[in-house]
Amino acid sequence: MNAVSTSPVPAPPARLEAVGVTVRFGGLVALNKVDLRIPPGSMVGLVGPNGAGKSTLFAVLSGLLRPNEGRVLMGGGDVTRATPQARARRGLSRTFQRPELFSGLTVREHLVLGDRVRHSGDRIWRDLLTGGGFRRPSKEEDERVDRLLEALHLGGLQHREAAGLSLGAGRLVEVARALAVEPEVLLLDEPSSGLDMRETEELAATLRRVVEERGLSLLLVEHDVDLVLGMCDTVNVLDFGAMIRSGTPEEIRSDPAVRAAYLGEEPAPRDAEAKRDEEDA
Ligand SMILES: Nc1ncnc2c1ncn2[C@@H]1O[C@H](COP(=O)(O)OP(=O)(O)OP(=O)(O)O)[C@@H](O)[C@H]1O
Repeated sequence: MNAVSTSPVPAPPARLEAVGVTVRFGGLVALNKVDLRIPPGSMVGLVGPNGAGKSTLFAVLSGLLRPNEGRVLMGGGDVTRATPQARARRGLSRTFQRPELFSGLTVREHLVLGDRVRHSGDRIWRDLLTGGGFRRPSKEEDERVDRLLEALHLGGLQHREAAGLSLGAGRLVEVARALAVEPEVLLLDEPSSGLDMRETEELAATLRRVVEERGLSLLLVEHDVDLVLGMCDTVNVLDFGAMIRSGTPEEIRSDPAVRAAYLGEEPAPRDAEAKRDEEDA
């Protein structure tokens, strides 16, 4: 009888991964041997209280900060020493906490620029530097931008200048521009900051739809824990530079330490009772 191999099928490499990342600022350990995986087609959340190390990890993943120890991988390849531009060429895109839009350009023009970063490479800079200005978009560029405007429900604002947009609309434009680069993995830095509840819900619904339609992976770094628990497949919790929990929203929600520390809840009744018994004893 032939032996049947039962070796498990290896998991596909993560789109983006931090392995054993340590960052020190002088004597302060901002990140201590932190691991984080963003698998293909998944929505991953990163939460933690102020000063936990979220922005530092975001900077390490996006290439703005080199870790003292550990590695950053994209699709299994080591990009620890790669610049943000080199990571962008490998499929990484990001948004900023405060939308970084060009005030004189319309919404549509922002998306054309993003599209050109992806499809025209250096040409975009040559046009700007040699006074070529903003070339008329080609038919293909227009079609790709139309699809994106439709996906993010931004068609009604396409001819408005970025300067006059509300914060909520500005954030959507930033997300749309980041998507115009056709990334494999998108890092979102506090996307709900400054938005009201309705705008946050709309943004969450849009992100969910776009992830499903485009099959991209997403990392959401957020103060709004409910938003992260409501939309992500996996949630990672940082505390004082250590990754204390990674799991599904249900696992994170029901973890007593996480609940007590991050969701602002009292310890579970069972724990509270045990504590009272201890005090009585
Ligand atoms: N450039 C720096 N130099 C020195 N210390 C820094 C620097 N950047 C961050 N830190 C420190 O590193 C720790 C982690 O900071 P970080 O900004 O990554 O946390 P965070 O979770 O993003 O916080 P917040 O939610 O308030 O933005 C903090 O103690 C912070 O003061």
